[in-house]
Amino acid sequence: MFRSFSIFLNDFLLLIKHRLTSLVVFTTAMGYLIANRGDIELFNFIMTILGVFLVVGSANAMNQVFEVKVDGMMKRTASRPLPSRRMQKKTAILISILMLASGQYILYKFVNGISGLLALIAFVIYVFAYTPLKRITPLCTFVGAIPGAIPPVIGWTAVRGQIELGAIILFGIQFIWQFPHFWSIALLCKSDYERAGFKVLPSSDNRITAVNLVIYTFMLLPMGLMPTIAGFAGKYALVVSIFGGGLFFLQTLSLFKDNSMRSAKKIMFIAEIYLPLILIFLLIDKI
Ligand code: HEM
Ligand SMILES: CC(C)=CCC/C(C)=C/CC/C(C)=C/COP(=O)(O)OP(=O)(O)O
Repeated sequence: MFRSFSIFLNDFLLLIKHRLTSLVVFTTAMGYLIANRGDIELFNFIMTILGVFLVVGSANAMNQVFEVKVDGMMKRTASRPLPSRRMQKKTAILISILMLASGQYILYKFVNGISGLLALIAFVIYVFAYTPLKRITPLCTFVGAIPGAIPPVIGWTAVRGQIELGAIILFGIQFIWQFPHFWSIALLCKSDYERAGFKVLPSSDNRITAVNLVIYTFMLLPMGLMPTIAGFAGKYALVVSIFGGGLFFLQTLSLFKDNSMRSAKKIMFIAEIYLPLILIFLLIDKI
């Protein structure tokens, strides 16, 4: 009994992609805290986190419902609960619907309408646009980066009730960050993606992908300065964005030169550090 519960729990966590969901929810929390003025309204904060967690988990579960066959074709995803048949499709659909409905209820009832609406828009774009586009065009990453960058905006609107310049800047940083984050992973799993018929890289030529990476990390440099220019961050975030962004950019240049998986791995690693770090320093600057 306990064993089957722990297997179900583990499968549930895989279904909602708990690690990705955790970072997404973290960016919402940071958006909230960076936008907040004065004392934190704890109940509103917790409801925001819970509501976003539920909607993001739901989106990830529905994404896996639509991708059972292709997930089964990739090494990286073959052991997920649906392709490995440990969970039935209808269970996953039920989990996704319950999470979406409860997340939406919480956001509309306890947070505000705009935050609920943004979460719903992100859900729809991720599940109904990005997911099918992955097999059609490399532009899918651009589409997927929209819902990926909405979570900090939800944090902002939860506390301020409207989309302001700060929210747009956080959206911009997270939007651009996703390209090196994802394309470095996609380079490392290239044969997997090709086997499943996914067209997620800008080109099958690694050199062209590297050029795209150089361009996006270069754009991250001015974007990272925006919070300071807009006046809601100070010198700490500025230093992190210049040094972190610079390192990021130089690493993509290395990838362009050596076309090695070691360089791609380094980009993936820098991406994992860069986003949490810049958000934390934006908050430190505020305090
Ligand atoms: C276009 C948008 C995005 C794409 C295509 C994408 C794709 C991916 C893929 C394929 C992985 C799996 C790597 C693996 O299995 O080792 C991954 C991992 C991850 N992503 Fe993203 N991602 C995107 C946006 C985001 C966003 C917005 C966040 C958070 C703010 C995020 C956070 C993470 C985290 C934390 C992991 C590690 C998860 C783990 O190890 O299980 N990603 N991403
Ligand atoms: C509020 C709300 C719903 C926000 C959406 C947040 C969200 C799910 C962001 C992730 C963006 C994304 C494109 C991930 C990759 O999925 P993938 O299908 O390429 O990953 P996989 O290959 O591991 O399945």
